[in-house]
Amino acid sequence: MNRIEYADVIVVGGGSCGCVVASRLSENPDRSVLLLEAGPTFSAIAEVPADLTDASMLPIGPGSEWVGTYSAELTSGVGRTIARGRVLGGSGAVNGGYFVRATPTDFDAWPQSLWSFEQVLPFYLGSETDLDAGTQRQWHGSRGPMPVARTPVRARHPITTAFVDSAVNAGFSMHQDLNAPGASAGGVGAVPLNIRNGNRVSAALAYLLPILERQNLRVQGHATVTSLIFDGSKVIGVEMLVDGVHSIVRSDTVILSAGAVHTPALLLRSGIGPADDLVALGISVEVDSPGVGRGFSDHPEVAVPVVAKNEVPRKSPALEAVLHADAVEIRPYTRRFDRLISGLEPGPQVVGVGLMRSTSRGSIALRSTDPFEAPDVRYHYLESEVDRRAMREGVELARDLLASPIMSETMTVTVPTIENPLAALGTSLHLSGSARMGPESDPSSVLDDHCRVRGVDGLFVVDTSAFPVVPSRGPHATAIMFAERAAALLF
Ligand SMILES: Cc1cc2nc3c(=O)[nH]c(=O)nc-3n(C[C@H](O)[C@H](O)[C@H](O)COP(=O)(O)OP(=O)(O)OC[C@H]3O[C@@H](n4cnc5c(N)ncnc54)[C@H](O)[C@@H]3O)c2cc1C
Repeated sequence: MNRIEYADVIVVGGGSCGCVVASRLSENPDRSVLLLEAGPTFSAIAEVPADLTDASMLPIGPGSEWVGTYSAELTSGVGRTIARGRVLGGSGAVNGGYFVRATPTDFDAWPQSLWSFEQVLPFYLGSETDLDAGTQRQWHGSRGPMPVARTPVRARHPITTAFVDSAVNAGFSMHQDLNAPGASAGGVGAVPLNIRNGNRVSAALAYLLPILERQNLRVQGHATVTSLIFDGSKVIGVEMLVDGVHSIVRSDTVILSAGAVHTPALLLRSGIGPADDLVALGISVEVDSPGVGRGFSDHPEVAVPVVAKNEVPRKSPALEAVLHADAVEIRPYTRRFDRLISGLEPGPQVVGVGLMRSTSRGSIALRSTDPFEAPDVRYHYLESEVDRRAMREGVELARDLLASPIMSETMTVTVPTIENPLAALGTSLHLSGSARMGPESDPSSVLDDHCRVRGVDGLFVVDTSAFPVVPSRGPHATAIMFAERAAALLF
């Protein structure tokens, strides 16, 4: 491949958002777009290996070639190794396939100038083709790249059926469509999935690989962007390592889509971040931006063990239905994690309890200037009493629903006591808000409402780092919507 020295637009990171942005911005044949992805890429849909598309598994286990890992502290004394996608399609290429929208009220925290629910709804619709007949058509797209469907009731895994029956029996309302605004009030419902014929359809498959023949689009794999290059207050390009070789590409427009861990890390390495932290590492300060890496949000999750006496091992999406009750989302996973993720030690089947409006705010900081050393990530989960109470109540509710006699009509389960709740603590892997959009009056906001990095011309962030706060639902559908809307705003 010829070396590229200049592109009109460089997109750093070919994950969920980067694939959408590169696809949309290269629709204009007069604009050259270069997508740089740290992990492997593919040049055709047929090249994507089955373990990336098989939606009954998450290819993130030990030794996976499709992820990068970092060690994180979830709360004081509780460390975990966390995986994120490092491959074309990013985390969306390895995820659970749960593709639900944020609720209308989630957008109250976003800049109302451009990101109210009314303004983003057309971009949710434009990103999807909802394949289910009978759902409320006014809330669904029919021409967008991402397929959305729900597991039909008759095909559900027995644990899904039993859990839904138990929740309805306990008085929760049943929603046919968790993407309809009415569902935001809570209740149990079928999970919208970006899974078609058993295949996980990432943004790489839906947006990027079908348009790779465009002459104005280049995708470079195994290209780790190590730093941004500036001329005064303007970005003029990036430095990268491709297969161990340093090179530079120039551009007047650089869009960071490296994900909510690596985008802030790249900003910090390039001198954009809290000045004291940068100086301590010997990095010269381009912009003193105190919010870079600070104040991110995610969904803590506690795994409630279930002993299913008549477990039915079969291929299913990881989740087919969930219950939203107050601050929590209860997730009856269809299989044990060691059967969803190759290479894990055998463990019990679990029902997850995710805290969807956690007050905890985390931080990402560089350990060194080495671009291959993962940053220090601290979640500060469950530090507030309000979060601990909400989680306790959520776990109690999950246990009550699982112990209900109606569960045993379909599936015989027992619910052992959780001996050590901190051992059961995990994260939903929904990290957002590590380089947030916000008003100029808020010194911790890194971006303006057009995703522009304050203090630098030509530099944008388009990934979940930019979210003001993690939505109270899984973020993947919102990431795709966000990239669609951002691409429309940028040019
Ligand atoms: C295992 C897992 C399961 C999940 N399940 C769900 C789910 O079921 N439903 C849901 O809603 N959400 C889920 N999520 C979250 C969701 O997938 C992510 O929030 C979303 O994909 C993030 O998109 P992004 O574009 O911000 O980042 P990513 O998709 O992570 O993309 C970032 C990309 O940038 C690349 N990159 C990083 N640094 C560099 C660099 N320096 N140079 C070049 N490239 C770089 C990475 O390799 C990666 O491809 C899950 C996440 C994970 C990890």
